[in-house]
Amino acid sequence: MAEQSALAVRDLGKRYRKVWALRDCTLSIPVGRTVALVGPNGAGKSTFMNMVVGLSKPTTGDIEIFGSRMRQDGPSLARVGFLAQDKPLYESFKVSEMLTFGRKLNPSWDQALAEDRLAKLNIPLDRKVKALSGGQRTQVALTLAVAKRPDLLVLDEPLADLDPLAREELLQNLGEVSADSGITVIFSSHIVEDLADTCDWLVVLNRGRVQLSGAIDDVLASHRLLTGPDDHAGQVIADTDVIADRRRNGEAKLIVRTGASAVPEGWRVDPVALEPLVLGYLRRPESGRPAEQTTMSGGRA
Ligand SMILES: Nc1ncnc2c1ncn2[C@@H]1O[C@H](COP(=O)(O)OP(=O)(O)OP(=O)(O)O)[C@@H](O)[C@H]1O
Repeated sequence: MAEQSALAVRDLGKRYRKVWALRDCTLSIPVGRTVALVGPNGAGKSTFMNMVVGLSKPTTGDIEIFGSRMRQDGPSLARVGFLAQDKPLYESFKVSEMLTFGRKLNPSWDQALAEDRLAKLNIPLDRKVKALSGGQRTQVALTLAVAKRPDLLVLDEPLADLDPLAREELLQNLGEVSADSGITVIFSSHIVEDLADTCDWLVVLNRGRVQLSGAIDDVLASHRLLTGPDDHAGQVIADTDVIADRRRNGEAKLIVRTGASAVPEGWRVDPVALEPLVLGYLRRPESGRPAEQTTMSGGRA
């Protein structure tokens, strides 16, 4: 039986005047996944997230949240928590007043969770938002999103303002929140190496299109690193779908899709790590076609 989707989008697109910020985006994310949405600046990550949380209207396509077609005022949106990239908070409010604001807006608000979280982070409730550091603001904004007790939590660049320790703690905390409560978390980041331990699903966006969407284990299992002599690489490239091609001191290192063809004699085969794989895709925006997304994501939306 197919896994239930927390989020399914079909042919989703957004055009700003003549420019498509996102196009032909079709993917499905099963319930309970922790998703890394990666892509370079301007890839369309915020555009995608803003539509998923109902802040921006799609130009094309549609969005389903937990099986319900999304409407701007629909109940499905009540199940979604969002941390926007610019972490909007009221400057003149105290932290406690921001929590009151969250409580009034959200019927499922968990005040104890919010207060505990802020106490652990040493963020005083009586401090004004304008007196918080950038990282503390991120934590307050994230607390507002989490205390809503959403089933789908969407976080746009939550790591950007955090120091390395806070970043690690936040990733660990998100992993625990997702494992304990079974909620689905989607977060965007440029930092691929942080994501492999926390996330189990990968979406790569590039130039407004989806290059990959799938379980990280499946994505890794469907690629290999081939190492062999530089002067024999041409033949491998001709026979295989090559995602990345690095040459050094007479040696070629190629990231290829598995199963495309037999491994040439004398070449070493190793598993591939997530970061070079993602970078390989980002360097080749034409790689990754809908048929391959289908295979990796276990079915189109
Ligand atoms: N309101 C807007 N009006 C016009 N163009 C926009 C608007 N918002 C985004 N864009 C364009 O859409 C494209 C995608 O932008 P988006 O902010 O979604 O990318 P991103 O992947 O989130 O980038 P970053 O990592 O830099 O935050 C960019 O080319 C951007 O310039």
